[in-house]
Amino acid sequence: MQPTIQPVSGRPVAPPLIGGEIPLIDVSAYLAGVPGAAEKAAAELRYAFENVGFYYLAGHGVPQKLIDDTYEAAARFHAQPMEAKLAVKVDEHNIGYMPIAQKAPPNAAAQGKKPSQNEAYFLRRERAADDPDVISGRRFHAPNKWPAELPGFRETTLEYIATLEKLCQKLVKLYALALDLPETFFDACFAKPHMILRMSRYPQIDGTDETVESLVPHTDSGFMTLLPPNKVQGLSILLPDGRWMDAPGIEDAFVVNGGDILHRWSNERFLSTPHRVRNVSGQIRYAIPFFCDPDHDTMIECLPSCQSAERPAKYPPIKFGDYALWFAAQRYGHMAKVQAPSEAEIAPGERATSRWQA
Ligand SMILES: O=C(O)CCC(=O)C(=O)O
Ligand SMILES: [Fe+2]
Repeated sequence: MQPTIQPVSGRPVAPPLIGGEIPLIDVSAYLAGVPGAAEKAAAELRYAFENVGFYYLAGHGVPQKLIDDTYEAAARFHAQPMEAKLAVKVDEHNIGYMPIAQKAPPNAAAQGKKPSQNEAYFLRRERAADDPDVISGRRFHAPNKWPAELPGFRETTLEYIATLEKLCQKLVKLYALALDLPETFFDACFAKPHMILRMSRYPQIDGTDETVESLVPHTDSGFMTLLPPNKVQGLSILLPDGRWMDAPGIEDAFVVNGGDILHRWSNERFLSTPHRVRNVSGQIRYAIPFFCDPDHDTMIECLPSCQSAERPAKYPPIKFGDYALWFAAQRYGHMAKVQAPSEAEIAPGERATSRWQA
């Protein structure tokens, strides 16, 4: 059944639903500047986030060759000897190589889950050694840790990051419209966004063992996650009615989801939906998710359009950088020892809906 969607302005619209559930939103007309296209895409986006928390993004303009090259770069990185990967081991800025975890995150462990079966390499915005933020040691503002022996790796990954950064800067205008805000509302805090490219390698897992996952059920922490089309399946999302749904690969369409910061900022109006990965495909699976977040100093304070007398703000304001540090410290073993904001500083107010994070 087609959903009824309230228009942002003009006529109601109804996006196609993949698998009967996940909206497919084509932004090509919006990116081409067609009048009315932003409002149409924003209405579809609003439907996606109020009902599912995930959508397929078509018409994004990212060249398939760049996506293919970046997948190949991920495979090349992980094909290196362990010694070369450990030479760029992940640091306290969450940059570098992270081996397969020894321990599951607390919430997943409490559900009897073993550690996620994936290794990952993280890149952030490229920064020079003389960048003032690098010199002052500002958290999450460190230089990337480049592999020594991979010609072309740096060029490809930086082009992928730059291309997705530009795309996200256009998409946030739709997010603003979808939240009944002026189109330019998020522009300043995404002028130089926090960005993470995660290059994950998932070995096969034993599909009969329910305690082992390639990536344990979790919500993403940030504002926006973009997953380019993946030839190897494995991602499932937890629908609001409690069913796990395999997210099919759609040619030319990114899978996009919101994270906990979007959920918090929107006073829980926009969903941050749990998802997981199980690689039972019979082959190694790679993923190259791109996480795009507001800049470090952005105050995440209930959006003006998401509160009312009936629906007061559920969360106290928090600076994005503090939130990101708290999250990393509780999620990642290598960050556990850094001084981070306490649970009490980040914790939602009493009105927040208790939700599950892994
Ligand atoms: O590998 C995938 O398809 C999803 C990865 C993911 O959810 C994540 O890295 O947060
Ligand atoms: Fe995720």
